[in-house]
Amino acid sequence: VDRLHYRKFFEDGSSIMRCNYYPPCNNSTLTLGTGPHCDPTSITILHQDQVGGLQVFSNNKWLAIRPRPDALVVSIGDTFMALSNGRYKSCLHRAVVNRDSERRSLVFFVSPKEEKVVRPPQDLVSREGQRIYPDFTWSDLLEFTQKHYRADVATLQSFIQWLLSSKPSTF
Ligand SMILES: O=C(O)CCC(=O)C(=O)O
Ligand SMILES: [Fe+2]
Repeated sequence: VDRLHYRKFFEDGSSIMRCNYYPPCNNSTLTLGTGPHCDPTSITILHQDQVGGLQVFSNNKWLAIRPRPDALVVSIGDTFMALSNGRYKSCLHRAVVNRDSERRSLVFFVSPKEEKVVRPPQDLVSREGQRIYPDFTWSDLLEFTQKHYRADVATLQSFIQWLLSSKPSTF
């Protein structure tokens, strides 16, 4: 794919910043700070404080991402999975709570401009021969996850079904 392709796609983007706050919780084995989900956005750049709690699902188990003050965690979200025709996989993750300490994380979600159509580059599709996801706009997916569906393991598949039932002409 042309080096400039994704840079151009995101250059007028409308990204989102979120600060998560997790109070200490003495039932930390019974509850989660953030349940398992893939971010619906494109690329996630996350910084967690020294308490730690971020986990990613890999090789069938949850792995703790050890906090490092000098490091950011970069992961792929659903929109980038669609933009790469499924080549880059959206990262399943969650955050556990801590019994004794409060915890904060600061997350920057790279996202395109709302009305941008999410579709993989033509040369990638020509090589692979087949599209995996229909066209959608980032604003449709954002609306879906803010008004109709709480992001989880299956957001993108559920969104596509919702999209095709509400706007059948897209595919
Ligand atoms: O707090 C964390 O480490 C994870 C937060 C998260 O997954 C999110 O805000 O989407
Ligand atoms: Fe997340």
